[in-house]
Amino acid sequence: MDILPLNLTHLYELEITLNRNVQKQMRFTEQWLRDINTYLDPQMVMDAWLPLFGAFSHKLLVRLAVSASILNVVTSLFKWICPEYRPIWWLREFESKYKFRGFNLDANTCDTSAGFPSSHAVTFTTFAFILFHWLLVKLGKCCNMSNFEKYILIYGFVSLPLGLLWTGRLYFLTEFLHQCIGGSLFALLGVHFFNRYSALLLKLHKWSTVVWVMVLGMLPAAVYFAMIYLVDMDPHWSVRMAFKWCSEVTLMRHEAGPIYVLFRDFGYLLGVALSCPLLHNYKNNNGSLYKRLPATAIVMFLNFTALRNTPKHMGRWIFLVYELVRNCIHSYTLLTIFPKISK
Ligand SMILES: O=P(O)(O)OC[C@H]1O[C@@H](O)[C@H](O)[C@@H](O)[C@@H]1O
Repeated sequence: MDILPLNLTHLYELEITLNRNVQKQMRFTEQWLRDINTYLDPQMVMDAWLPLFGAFSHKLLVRLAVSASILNVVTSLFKWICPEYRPIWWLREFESKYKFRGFNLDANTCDTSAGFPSSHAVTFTTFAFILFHWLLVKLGKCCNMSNFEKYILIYGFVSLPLGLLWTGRLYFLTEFLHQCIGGSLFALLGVHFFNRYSALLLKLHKWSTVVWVMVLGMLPAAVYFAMIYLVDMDPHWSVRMAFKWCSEVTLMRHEAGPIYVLFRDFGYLLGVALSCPLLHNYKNNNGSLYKRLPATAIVMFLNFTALRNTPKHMGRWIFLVYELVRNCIHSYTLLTIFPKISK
């Protein structure tokens, strides 16, 4: 087998029972779970929910964009460097041994990146935690809440939609439970870390940050060659698994492939880096909601138009560079151009 010698078989054997039970018990909610998976997809969160809610406050927008962009890049890098099975692949690979049959499958089962950590869990936890924290800080001013009460409420509010998202990932056999838990814990740690060092993050210099992002951007290429020439591992293992076991190959999406996702996430992070230092706009942007909402609608419209017109049939490199540039322009527009036009 061409992947890292991680022996997680025992854990998979335990967890697959949970996937099976979720499928049995939640069959009547299948359509809802499918919708939740679609509307809380990382791409949807970054392209729709984040700018939409960010329109209400520039501080919120900056916190969401910075935290999610960094955590998404680290998640995609981890998936690339340490590829792990998804339940559906593992089940199919060892079908003869475990005799698991009769699972419900659909388009969600055709994701082509590796399983750990769940990108859905990382992006949504980051987004929801920062959003509810912001709401409760606003509310706390009038209701006089202690920090403890605030955190209990935030965790309560985040848990419900997050639980449904996890259930959907388990139901469609795209994730084992530890992959969802790992993703959400990682996001929570990341958000607390960024909170603590926000003063430092907001003061980062533009060009040194851009250089760091570019250097980090070379890591996936270095890992690619190291896998081939040093450890005899197949860098496209996860894509091959998906091709082998996806119920309907036409359901596999180019834009969910691991290399595409890396280009997309690095593009977004590059836009954030180009907007540094973020402190000035963060402190002095009091643009009114009447200007921010229509401006957001225009930015979202342009971004979705660009997304819909992604050149998928003009060669791999054009496709990848287009996505890098689209995401870079998107985050740069939100963080740098948007505050200027909505003042
Ligand atoms: O790791 P997960 O949660 O299974 O997500 C896999 C992929 O699913 C796709 O739908 C998303 O657009 C990607 O961003 C994501 O990487």
